Amino acid sequence: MIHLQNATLQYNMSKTPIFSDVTLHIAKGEWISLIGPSGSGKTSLLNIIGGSIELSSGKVFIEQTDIQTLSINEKQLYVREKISTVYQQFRLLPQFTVLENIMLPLIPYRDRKVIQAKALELMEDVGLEEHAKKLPSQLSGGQQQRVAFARALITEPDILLCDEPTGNLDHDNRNNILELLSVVHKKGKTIVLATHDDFVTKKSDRIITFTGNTIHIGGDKIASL
Ligand SMILES: Nc1ncnc2c1ncn2[C@@H]1O[C@H](COP(=O)(O)OP(=O)(O)OP(=O)(O)O)[C@@H](O)[C@H]1O
Repeated sequence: MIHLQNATLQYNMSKTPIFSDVTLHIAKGEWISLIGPSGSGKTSLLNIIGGSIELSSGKVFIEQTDIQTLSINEKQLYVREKISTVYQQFRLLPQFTVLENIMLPLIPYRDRKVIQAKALELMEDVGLEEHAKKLPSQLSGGQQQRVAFARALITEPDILLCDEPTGNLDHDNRNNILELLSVVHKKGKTIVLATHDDFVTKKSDRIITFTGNTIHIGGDKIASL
């Protein structure tokens, strides 16, 4: 599903790469945790898979497509259909209602009634059906993150990227989000999730560990500087 081949990432102003010559495969339906200290490269890897930044060298395949060979427009279209991202800070649009926030990713592309029906269904799935007309600011952090998940799922992505999705939540809300992720996982979606929380990593199939200059996968060292 996701394949990095001889992947090296070095930001322009930096003397050393974030990672170097990494080859890694994430199978369809796997739930992967990315762990490691702050600044070790977890978000960077999510951004590469999501197509928002490019490797310095190497290839990134999503299914059979090397996304770095696509034009900007082709890549946007390809990624939009296959991948959604959930962030630590929720990133809901404050001027829109909860229902509208969930509908937003599909608004330009589908009939509004169809999108609304889908969004209402997702609101039930995440247990927020009573809050459709509220603004995000009227919800708790945990509720806002559930809205963000519903928004991510409305496009029916094959891959869900999560950047510390429970980082701002207390234990109960973290557990709610983990339950949602388990449901998503059981439906066969591929999850790649950056976290600092050991409890969260226990739910995943495999762990990729960033040490700052080395990446380990499932305990086996696969690449180093
Ligand atoms: N666009 C960029 N240009 C230059 N350097 C960057 C850029 N994005 C990230 N970095 C640097 O790359 C390193 C890895 O950052 P990244 O955000 O991937 O780490 P992280 O493991 O996700 O950290 P955290 O756990 O704090 O979110 C950091 O030193 C960061 O400052």
